[in-house]
Amino acid sequence: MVLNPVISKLAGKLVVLASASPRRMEILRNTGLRFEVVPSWFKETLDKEKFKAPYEYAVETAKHKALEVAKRMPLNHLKTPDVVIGADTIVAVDGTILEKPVDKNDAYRMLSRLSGKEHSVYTGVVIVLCHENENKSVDYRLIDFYEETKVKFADLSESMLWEYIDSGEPMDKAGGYGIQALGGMLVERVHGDFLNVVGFPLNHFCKQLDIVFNTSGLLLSQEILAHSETNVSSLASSRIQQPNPAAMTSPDTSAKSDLLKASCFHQTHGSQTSPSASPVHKVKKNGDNSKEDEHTWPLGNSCSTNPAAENTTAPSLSSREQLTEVIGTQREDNGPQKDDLQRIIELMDGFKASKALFTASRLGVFDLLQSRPELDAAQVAQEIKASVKGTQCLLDACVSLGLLRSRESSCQKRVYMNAALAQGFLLSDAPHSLGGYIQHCDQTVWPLFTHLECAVRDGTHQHEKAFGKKANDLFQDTLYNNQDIKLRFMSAMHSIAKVTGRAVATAFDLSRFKTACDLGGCTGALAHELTKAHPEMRVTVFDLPTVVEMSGRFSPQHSENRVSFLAGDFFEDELPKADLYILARILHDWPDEKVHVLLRRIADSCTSGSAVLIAETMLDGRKPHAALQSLNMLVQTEGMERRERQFADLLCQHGFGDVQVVHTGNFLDALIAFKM
Ligand SMILES: C[S@@+](CC[C@H](N)C(=O)[O-])C[C@H]1O[C@@H](n2cnc3c(N)ncnc32)[C@H](O)[C@@H]1O
Repeated sequence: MVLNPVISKLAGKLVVLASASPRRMEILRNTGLRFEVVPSWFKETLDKEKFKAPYEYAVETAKHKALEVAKRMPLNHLKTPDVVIGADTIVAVDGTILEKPVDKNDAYRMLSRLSGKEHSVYTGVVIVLCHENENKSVDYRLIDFYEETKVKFADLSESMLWEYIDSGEPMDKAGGYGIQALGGMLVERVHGDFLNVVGFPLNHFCKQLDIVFNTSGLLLSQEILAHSETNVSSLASSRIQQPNPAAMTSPDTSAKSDLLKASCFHQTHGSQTSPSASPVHKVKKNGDNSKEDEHTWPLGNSCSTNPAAENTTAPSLSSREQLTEVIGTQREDNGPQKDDLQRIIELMDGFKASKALFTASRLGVFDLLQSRPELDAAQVAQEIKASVKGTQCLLDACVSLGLLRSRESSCQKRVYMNAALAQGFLLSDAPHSLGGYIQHCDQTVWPLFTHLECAVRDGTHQHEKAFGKKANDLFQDTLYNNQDIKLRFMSAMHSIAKVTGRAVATAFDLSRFKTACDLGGCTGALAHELTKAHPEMRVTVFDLPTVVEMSGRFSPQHSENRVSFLAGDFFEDELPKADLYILARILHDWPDEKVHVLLRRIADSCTSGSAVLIAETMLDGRKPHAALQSLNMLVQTEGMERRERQFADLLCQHGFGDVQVVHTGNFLDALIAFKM
């Protein structure tokens, strides 16, 4: 259920969060907003000295993050998002900006500076509205704002400081602390929006959405769309005089107008700003040489909710360079176009990036740098038993992909540590570790993809060519006739099911179903998420005997015992009775003939009111990778990814109706259909 009517305005739109921060994800997810996460590749390297106020730096960084993703997605993901959200949180104390500490000493420096004092936490947020115009290039409109919260730290003793630093918590957090966890113990007082300190000013965000979608902001964006581009600045100027409805009706601290906050800051610092209330920026297509272009970028003459930014000088590139960097496709025929060329090169490089990730994971680089951060290439090489030259190349490639970070040490050596992305997904013991799936991709999917051309010509999987084995039954003849390969496959399924399970388990109100059967439920990861989300539900995992006998290795340690396992073949054996049958990534393994066999058997076991819940990557689910996933099924199985319509047709033939689909914003979409 979505409580905030503004959030519901985004339903059905492809909303993207350009941040890997688990805290931001959680804050946004709690609103009921459905979104995809595409972490930005923008490196936080803007020169802080060039900004008059700390929040300008946060807003500018957020803008670069969001635009980088908005620009990359149509190229790399072959989808244009509707809305991209970028955010950057910084801590400022005595006029100095503190970001994330690079090591323990840096964390100590930051925290001891905060001890006993009040500091400000700023989050700059940029919402990019993407609009594909009739020329098939993309217009971007930007809304930016920031929120400030004041935080007072207690006096911290040395032992307390070091105990906190040794907990590891400071390392990926602005200012070196996380208020929502252990770091909360350091804080005496908070003045303003608490969630802003956690990493995302939700209240202010909703108010901005309200302006854009519900009030005069929508009008403005429509006006801008309707006007020729040379009119943008005059429209912007007239908009500046309009009051901001959110600001007028929200006198509290966290919601006070940007105008007020910006003015205060600038008064203190003796700077002049001209306030503005409109949230909409119009960014123009490249190749348009109209004069207004020159001074509307980045924030200058456009209508910004961050008025101080009107005086912001572009920190690293000239206005014209930034326009070229950020906006759409150049249309003149004067040699290779930068964006097109970049797009092709990125596509050609895709396999190199995957293989670098697979190799670093296989060699244990991320686990090593987690237990021993700040090693140089020679030290890593020694630990992973590899050449120094090769290790150096691999580590630098991982840095360029945003998986590792590096810095120059005091003895002028380049040392490496895990980036947040690696900590979230690449450590073997991370709760959302994708290690199992990465190894499966490297060792099974990769060899199969080298025969993609044959697969496309013949329309069949490529196990025989890749592994020299005939595969009449994908599972029994290839994946399960070797113990190591079987465990690798199970671990791959387990890692994806753990990452996606909660979104699938909570996509629909399943409270009426007391018994469920997860057909092909493998390690039981989804079953456990279902029982966690639905306290009255019992789930039977039904899978082949060879899988069930190994499932114990994957069971969570402290689980209630509402998950049981039953060995059998869903094409041959009697299916257990249940109110709800789950098919998670099952139907994509099989051609329509076999899907009909399975659905007929399920229908025979159902009574009226029973249902089938399907979790798959649906081709029309706005999943950027869905089409590639379909190629994946082509080279690996007899099946394919399908569209919602195809699922509905297949189900209808077996007496299922009232089909509902939820695009979870996660790797898998969910569909439920009821036995009529
Ligand atoms: C692609 S995996 C999906 C696993 C799990 N549902 C998930 O989403 O992670 C397919 C599963 O179907 C199981 N399976 C394949 N053929 C089966 C059969 N004939 N009877 C029962 N289970 C089968 C496999 O063992 C495997 O666990």
